[in-house]
Amino acid sequence: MKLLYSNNKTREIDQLAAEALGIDSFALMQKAGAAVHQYLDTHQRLLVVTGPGNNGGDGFVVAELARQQGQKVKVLALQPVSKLTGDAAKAAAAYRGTVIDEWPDENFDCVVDAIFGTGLTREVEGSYASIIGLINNNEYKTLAIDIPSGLNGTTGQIKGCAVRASQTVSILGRNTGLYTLDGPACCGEILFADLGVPAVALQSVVAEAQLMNREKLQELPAARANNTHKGSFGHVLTVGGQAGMLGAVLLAGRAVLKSGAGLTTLITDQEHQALVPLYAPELMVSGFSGTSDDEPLSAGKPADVVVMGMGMGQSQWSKQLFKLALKTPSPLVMDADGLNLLARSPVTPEHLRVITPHPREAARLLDVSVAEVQQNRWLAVRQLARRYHCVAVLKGSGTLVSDGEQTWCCPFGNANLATAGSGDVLAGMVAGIMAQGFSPLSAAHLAVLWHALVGTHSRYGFTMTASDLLDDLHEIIH
Ligand SMILES: NC(=O)C1=CN([C@@H]2O[C@H](COP(=O)(O)OP(=O)(O)OC[C@H]3O[C@@H](n4cnc5c(N)ncnc54)[C@H](OP(=O)(O)O)[C@@H]3O)[C@@H](O)[C@H]2O)[C@@H](O)CC1
Ligand SMILES: [K+]
Repeated sequence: MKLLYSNNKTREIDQLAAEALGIDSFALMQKAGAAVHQYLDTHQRLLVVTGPGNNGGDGFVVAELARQQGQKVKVLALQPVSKLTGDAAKAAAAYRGTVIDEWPDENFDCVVDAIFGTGLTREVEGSYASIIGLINNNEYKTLAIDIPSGLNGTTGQIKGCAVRASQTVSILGRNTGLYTLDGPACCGEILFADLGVPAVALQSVVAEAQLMNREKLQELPAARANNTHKGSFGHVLTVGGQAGMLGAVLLAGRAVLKSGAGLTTLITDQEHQALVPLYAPELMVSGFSGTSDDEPLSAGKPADVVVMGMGMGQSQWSKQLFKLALKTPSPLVMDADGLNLLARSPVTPEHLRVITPHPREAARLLDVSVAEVQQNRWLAVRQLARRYHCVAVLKGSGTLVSDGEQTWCCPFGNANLATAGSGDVLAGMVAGIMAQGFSPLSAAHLAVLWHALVGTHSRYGFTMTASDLLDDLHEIIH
């Protein structure tokens, strides 16, 4: 179980860790530096760039260990050593190598970023920003200590500018900001140093979230009993696709079936009715005229799940369909224009179970700006879940899933997934998995994880389309 913490919580963790190990904060810094140095011992020429606080102190420890092991090392101290205080001053005093104050005109194998960690309090400007620019513009490997400098360790926002590291060694407590928004782009590969502190010593610190883990996919049934039939795996109504927008609802319907549900019926504009079987003969379809006496959602036995909103628009037709969805008793998954209509609806349907907004839709649902959502995605996802009494999936880099209490973060996924229809596939997957009996939280978690892993490992790379994503769903499972 990998827990994620805000900056404030990682400071509590630092204290508890020192107590658990029976050492003081300077000895903890030495342990941290030694753990980071282990990832550097194959590089012969190091430039360690240090800042004004303890992150810089970690850098001096790394530099001294490198020097003792015969590596060629220089420290570029952005804060003069004479101005350092506390543990950072002690670490600098213990370093016996070269300290410089300007970017050197020579080659290195690796630059170590020890400018700022959890103590970043404001935008990075002036000489700090210039040096971060130089770090990012060189072709060397860059290893960031604890947090890439300039990245807010809690929110994952870049404050002015930030180091783009090839690797980041997170120390003691994994920071939430490494995993969402700009975090994944700044961190590169995330390594972890627990410094030998037993997890039990830190259990009193409340984590913000947990990291998803691919093992969870094992919960999806690998095999099915013989005496089952399509009705055993749930029936989903896939609702959306106003006139001329059939693609989104088709993708969602196919995703429902591809994720294992037995049956799905598309409820879409009546002009699409004859087209659906031509594109996907496995989908049943019912046309909706848009009039109030046409009630396709209440025909027959209630569906196991209704997923609504993909390509649905916000026309009179869409509003009529939205009203009907509020009347069905089936658990509801809401996406895209369904969310835009929900944001303006005076009532939240009692049977709403999962919402899957991207940041703009989330902003409408919370009645705040997109920037406010992105400034603290952890808070936003919890607020969405609490306000709408359902599981919220906040999409984007480092997708978050929350039921208002527990929050999960997906460390997988990349820009391959930034393609038209990708969200429609995700919504269909959530519904398809729920229809097979998984709880809304588990279904949302599984769908996000599965979708992200398939997108990341797609053989098509950035040329992947949403249809390719559907075609490859089986590859991650088997
Ligand atoms: N605690 C422990 O036991 C352990 C801690 N460890 C390590 O310590 C790190 C946390 O150290 P930290 O708290 O000293 O903060 P850090 O990020 O080094 O910088 C703070 C300094 O930066 C300054 N500053 C901030 N923003 C700025 C800006 N934009 N532009 C310019 N200046 C800015 C700020 O100034 P101020 O805001 O006070 O004016 C202050 O001087 C942590 O990430 C981990 O690496 C490990 O060794 C394990 C043991
Ligand atoms: K750093």
